[in-house]
Amino acid sequence: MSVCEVNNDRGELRILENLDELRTDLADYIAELSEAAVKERGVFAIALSGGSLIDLMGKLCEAPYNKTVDWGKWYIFWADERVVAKNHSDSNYKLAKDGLLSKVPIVPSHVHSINDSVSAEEAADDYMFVIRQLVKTRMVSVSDISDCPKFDLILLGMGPDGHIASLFPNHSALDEAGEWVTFIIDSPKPPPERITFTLPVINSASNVAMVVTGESKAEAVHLAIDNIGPDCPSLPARLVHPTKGKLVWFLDKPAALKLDGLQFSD
Ligand SMILES: O=C1O[C@H](COP(=O)(O)O)[C@@H](O)[C@H](O)[C@H]1O
Repeated sequence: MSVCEVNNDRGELRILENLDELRTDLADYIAELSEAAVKERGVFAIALSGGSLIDLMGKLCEAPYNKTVDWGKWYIFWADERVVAKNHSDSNYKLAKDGLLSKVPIVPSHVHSINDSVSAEEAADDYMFVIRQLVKTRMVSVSDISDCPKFDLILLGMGPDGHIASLFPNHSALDEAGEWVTFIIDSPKPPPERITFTLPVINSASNVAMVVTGESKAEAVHLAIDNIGPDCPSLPARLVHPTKGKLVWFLDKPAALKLDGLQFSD
């Protein structure tokens, strides 16, 4: 199905012929990880992002996935969230609720969205507290090499500037190593106030999927994946490197256009 599958030190690259094939491959991948986690741990702890990702996950609401996935075992989190009301059009929670969560039988108490009635700083602290409680009860695993939560799957998009979650190029939040969740009030992409998982949490996950489509992201994909030597800019996406987990890139052909050594026939 994929045009090309490559394994290198930047993870597994799956380059799909078109968006329809990417949606199917992504749904299969998530359904398989859900089944494996439920078999092993009894639950599936998954962190979503916002942006184009939710639409690309859309096949999960259709047959066979809507019937075969064990939705009751899912615990849902957000790798990043904008500090706006939950019913605001900028809310990553609203995007996921409208596009996915309201269409499948998720248990409402398993949906862990941020507190939208406090400041960005308080929302980050509050979210970390919520995750800490779920780590204590092992609904979320814990990394054996750090005290970080170990999500079964973290799904990330990437902006044309190489940002992931709400970790932007050259932002001090990239250096946050002591907290699981941090906040920013100066996002270069609106809205300005956001909370985000930190790199140690992202890199502690069992599985991280980078889901990136469209030609506007081709240059950032090249910079994030190819071996471009010592002057390589510190692109946030390049810093995703699960320590003991598995990284998979889902790309369509336009996003993969500038990758070294790949040639597609029409
Ligand atoms: O602002 C954000 O942008 C990124 C990328 O979004 P995309 O629409 O270019 O896929 C997204 O992953 C993140 O969750 C969101 O807050």
